[in-house]
Amino acid sequence: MSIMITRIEDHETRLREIDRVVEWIRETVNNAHQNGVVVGLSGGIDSAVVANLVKRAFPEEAIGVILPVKSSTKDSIDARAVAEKCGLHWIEMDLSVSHELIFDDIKVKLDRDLNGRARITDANLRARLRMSTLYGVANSLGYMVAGTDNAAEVLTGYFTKYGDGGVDFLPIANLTKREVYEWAKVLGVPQQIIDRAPSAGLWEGQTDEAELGVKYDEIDDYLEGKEISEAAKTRIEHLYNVTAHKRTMPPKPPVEA
Ligand SMILES: Nc1ncnc2c1ncn2[C@@H]1O[C@H](COP(=O)(O)OP(=O)(O)OC[C@H]2O[C@@H]([n+]3cccc(C(=O)O)c3)[C@H](O)[C@@H]2O)[C@@H](O)[C@H]1O
Ligand SMILES: Nc1ncnc2c1ncn2[C@@H]1O[C@H](COP(=O)(O)OP(=O)(O)OP(=O)(O)O)[C@@H](O)[C@H]1O
Ligand SMILES: [Mg+2]
Repeated sequence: MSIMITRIEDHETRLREIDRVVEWIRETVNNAHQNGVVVGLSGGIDSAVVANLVKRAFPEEAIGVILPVKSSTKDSIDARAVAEKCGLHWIEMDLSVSHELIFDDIKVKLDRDLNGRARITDANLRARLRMSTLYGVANSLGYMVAGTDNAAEVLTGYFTKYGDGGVDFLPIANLTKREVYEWAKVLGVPQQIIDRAPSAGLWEGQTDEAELGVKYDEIDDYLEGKEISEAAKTRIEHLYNVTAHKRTMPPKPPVEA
């Protein structure tokens, strides 16, 4: 009985937190004198939660954009399921050809083998083409671009600079990855999305935790001030330090006295 009451209380607390962020999104967009919100829909959990939030904030003025770049069809199927479950209007644009044109041209014009840098160059170009497309939609409709980074991603700089990091506001940047899952359940995100391993989807078989070299649970514990292994702490602090430049404005020379 007491477990059930705790669960109901937890659910109500989450709903109150969600309402506060929905109201914050409305204020942020209204204060900027914009009309609504666009978000990239990947089929992953972060964009699923943001999709639900923006739909609640702007029921008639929110849009999800599905942007495959040689992506698996499962990503698109899951992204559509997210949009349809919460009633979010969505469109899909395949960026594979645009990506190939630019990526091939970089290789040709540099006239050198990118070797170990090819995969990350390819991956980040995908994220930046998505960003350009989302701003194309935002400009067309007078909307703002919602980001999907959570607190663990912001801390570790696990995003492409000016790619998925290039957005107008970050509604779930205070949430640990665990809290993203909790919100997803309360918001009614389809189970198939909750069950997927987090992936940037930038290359075949990529998973966040394998690339980060640390588990989301450990990053979340670190964010919550809990004890974690020395190895995990060292790794997180290394990622934080080397990505500091992504969390600030570009540096400029000092003004001469
Ligand atoms: N100290 C410094 N001060 C100022 N700028 C500095 C710099 N060091 C590098 N830079 C610049 O930053 C660039 C490197 O940053 P960046 O281009 O972002 O590239 P980078 O951090 O190497 O790669 C992005 C990472 O984010 C991951 N990601 C991307 C997109 C989505 C997701 C996801 O979770 O969905 C994850 C991706 O898998 C990869 O691990 C350099 O090429 C250079 O231009
Ligand atoms: N195929 C895609 N179409 C549209 N947007 C995308 C696509 N892939 C990535 N994005 C955008 O880039 C963001 C960053 O991806 P990220 O993988 O961190 O989040 P996610 O896929 O929503 O969640 P997860 O961490 O569970 O994979 C996405 O939330 C989404 O806004
Ligand atoms: Mg993903």
